[in-house]
Amino acid sequence: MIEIVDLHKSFNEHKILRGVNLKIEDDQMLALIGGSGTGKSVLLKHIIGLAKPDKGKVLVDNQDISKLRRKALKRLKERFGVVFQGGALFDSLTVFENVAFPLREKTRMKALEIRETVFRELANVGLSGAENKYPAEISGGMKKRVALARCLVMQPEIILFDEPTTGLDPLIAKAIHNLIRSLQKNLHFTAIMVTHEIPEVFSFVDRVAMLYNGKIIAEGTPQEIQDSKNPIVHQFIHGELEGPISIK
Ligand SMILES: Nc1ncnc2c1ncn2[C@@H]1O[C@H](COP(=O)(O)OP(=O)(O)OP(=O)(O)O)[C@@H](O)[C@H]1O
Repeated sequence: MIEIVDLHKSFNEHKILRGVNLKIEDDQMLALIGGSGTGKSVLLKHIIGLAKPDKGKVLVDNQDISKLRRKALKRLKERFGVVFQGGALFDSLTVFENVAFPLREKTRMKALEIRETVFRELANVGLSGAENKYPAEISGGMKKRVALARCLVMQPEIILFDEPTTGLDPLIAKAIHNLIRSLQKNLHFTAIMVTHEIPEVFSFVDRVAMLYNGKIIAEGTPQEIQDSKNPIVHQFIHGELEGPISIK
């Protein structure tokens, strides 16, 4: 379980996180929603130990990650996978080489095992046959699948998705969402997904949390969030211009 307790973070006097409290149970998929610039990516960085809180803590299986020594933090980071917005593929490497990259860098797998693992994960994301293509030769949706396969080869227990379907058309985005959800159900990883895909996200996650003004102002099932009486949540998820959220 991941537990975020009273997390505070400022950048140059600018308070971004002002006491975030949030729990994510194992094997669950949580969507983190909230306006642009509210600190969703900053929060993800704290969860994976890439940023240090000014105050508060992140507990992973009851361990305060900011108190871990280097080796223990490294081991913890190996349990995490991250799928970035742009996919962050290496343009000069083929699809195969991109997916094989973390195995070569971080494991002692032999060439044959790497080959089998890469082929298996590419098949899992529906990309068999694309091994020799370069990122420039494949579509945006395929790039996201490659990024997903590259994350899955390391068999992470927890995967953080930072806007995994940004820039995709609605049908491809839906296919990627369905793929992530079915992989999550089969492989049982815990998932935290930062997304602006509202209302689509309500149809496939277990929980939704909304970040606003540095705090989680609502957390619950998609139904509970959709039925929320909180005027800020209501305005945000219905995309209304009038309401308590000021649009700059
Ligand atoms: N390393 C940093 N130094 C200074 N300011 C930062 C740093 N990282 C993030 N910020 C600021 O923190 C704020 C929150 O950024 P963040 O990227 O977390 O927002 P977000 O909610 O993910 O936004 P979006 O939905 O647009 O991706 C922004 O104002 C950003 O400029």
